[in-house]
Amino acid sequence: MATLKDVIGYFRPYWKFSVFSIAASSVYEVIDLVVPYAIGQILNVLSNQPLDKPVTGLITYFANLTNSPVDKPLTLGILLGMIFVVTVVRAPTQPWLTIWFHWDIALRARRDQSENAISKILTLPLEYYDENNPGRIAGRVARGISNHTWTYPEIAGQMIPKLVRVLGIFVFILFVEWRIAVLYLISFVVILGYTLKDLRRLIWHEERLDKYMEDTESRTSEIISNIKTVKAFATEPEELKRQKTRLNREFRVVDDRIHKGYVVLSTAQRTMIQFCVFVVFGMTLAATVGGQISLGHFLMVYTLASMAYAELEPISNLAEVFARRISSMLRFHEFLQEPSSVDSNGILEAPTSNTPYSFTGKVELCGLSFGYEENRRVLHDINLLIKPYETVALVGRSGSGKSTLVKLLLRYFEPNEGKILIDGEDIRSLDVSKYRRRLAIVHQEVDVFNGTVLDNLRYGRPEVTFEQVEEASRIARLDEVIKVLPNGYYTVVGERGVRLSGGQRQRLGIARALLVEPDVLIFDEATSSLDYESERAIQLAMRSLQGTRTTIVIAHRLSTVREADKIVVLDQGKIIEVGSHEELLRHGGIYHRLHALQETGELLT
Ligand SMILES: Nc1ncnc2c1ncn2[C@@H]1O[C@H](COP(=O)(O)OP(=O)(O)OP(=O)(O)O)[C@@H](O)[C@H]1O
Repeated sequence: MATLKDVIGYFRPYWKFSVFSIAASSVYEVIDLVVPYAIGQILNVLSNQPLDKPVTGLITYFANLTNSPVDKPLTLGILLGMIFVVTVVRAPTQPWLTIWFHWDIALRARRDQSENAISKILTLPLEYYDENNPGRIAGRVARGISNHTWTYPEIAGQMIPKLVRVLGIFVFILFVEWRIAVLYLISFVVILGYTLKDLRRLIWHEERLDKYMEDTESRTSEIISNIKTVKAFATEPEELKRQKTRLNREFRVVDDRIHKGYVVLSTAQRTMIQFCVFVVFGMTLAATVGGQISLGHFLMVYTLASMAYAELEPISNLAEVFARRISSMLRFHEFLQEPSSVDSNGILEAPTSNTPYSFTGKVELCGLSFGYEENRRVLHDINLLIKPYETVALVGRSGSGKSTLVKLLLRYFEPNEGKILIDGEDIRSLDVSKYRRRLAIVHQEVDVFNGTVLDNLRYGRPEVTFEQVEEASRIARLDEVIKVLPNGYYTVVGERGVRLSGGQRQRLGIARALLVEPDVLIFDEATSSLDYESERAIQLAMRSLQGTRTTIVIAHRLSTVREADKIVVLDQGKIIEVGSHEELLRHGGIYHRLHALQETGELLT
């Protein structure tokens, strides 16, 4: 659970500048009060009433210093001088010592926290992305960061200094007429107390709204990414209806609860404030008529009290804005507090290129058991030896655990029991980044980043030469694709570029994987969504790689794995058959049945 401490901690690296700029802003707010005070004293001079002791002392000091008599022109000159200093002289310094610092801190913190958010995105475990879609994550991060950025200058530059100003006014009035000061203080505590109590209730609704908004954003993001399915099933009306229901639910909370709540709060505040201003006016007038305070003090107290009550509304407005934003700020911190994956230690540090790992590609799975959930194992006691340069195929029914096995090999998850050895070393004892750099995987869906084909090919190893790129493209049969692209290797693909077909992306994925020269190359259903021609091209690419490195192929189409050195058949998380294509056919087990089904469409029992 994130707390207010986390929100404040967001700005911790800049606390010294923060204290300085808040103090500077507060001083500016307080010295402003000199103006009504000096005007009050000028009124006393003009109406021949006595001046306050500190002012008389100051005038006598200046008279002695300049050898001049204590008279009206000198007194007025000094009072005018005071007003000049706190208005005209302060003007050019104020923005630099306050606004500049407040925004500088907010913007620096935004940069740092955006970096933290990106680091978190890069280190979160894969299952987090199974549960939270990009829209939800992006919305939470963007709202959290922008709300922190906007809130800091308001709180540090306005709210705190304004509260100090209110305190300063209290001290000023206390010197003149303590009863008015006490009334002023009590009314402040009452009004602010009422505001804060009401805000607690509104924050609760704000939190609810924030969750509703995340749900809506999450679905919108899903609609965008699954737009083809939406269109194909013609479910636009249902999607619109569902989102409308969600938007109406948001609207009810924001309009009925939150917005109305703020208007009710504002009504109560205004009424209380105006009532208090009126009472202070009456009391000050009575004190002046009764001769307890001078005409100048009457003017000063009334002006100061009006200034103070005028501050109450902006202060509570700022508190309201803070209340509106706090829940998204807390949710941002909750995101940052999400546990990173077990293997993320040091994963963000640049690899030490002088000592990269190098393996022969011998992989041993020893007594491996694993379950995503505590009490449901999806792999049971897997024992398998993959020799260097061997091509091993993993086949089996859907859900039999093939991809899970590969996820364990890539160290996305830790096994519950057993271990994986590479060249005899437990992969858990290796540096995870350096280890993963020796593996490469080609998924069914190859991710393409916005950029040129060349950028995408060099993604895993930017330093490869153009000749190496061409060689890898030739092996992956990508060169045929490059020839027909408008700008060859420099064709922009991805977000705003040319769309690549599934088969073309596969070839790009294979070439990209080859360019990192992995010791273990994995194909995770790389051909299952392809047409015959593309599949054939990729099979040829795979064949030309056979024997050059350890290769693990997951495939549903058995035609892809026929030539593998070893075929491993998984069923319900267990290895049930191992052998070459011919051996397994002779064995007459599950592989034989699957093969018959694919070749002839005949379901053997
Ligand atoms: N992230 C996950 N969280 C929980 N269970 C999962 C997760 N991923 C897979 N599973 C479960 O683990 C089991 C094995 O899944 P896995 O994806 O390894 O099978 P597979 O043989 O690769 O299947 P397919 O051929 O359909 O891709 C399945 O029962 C699946 O429901």
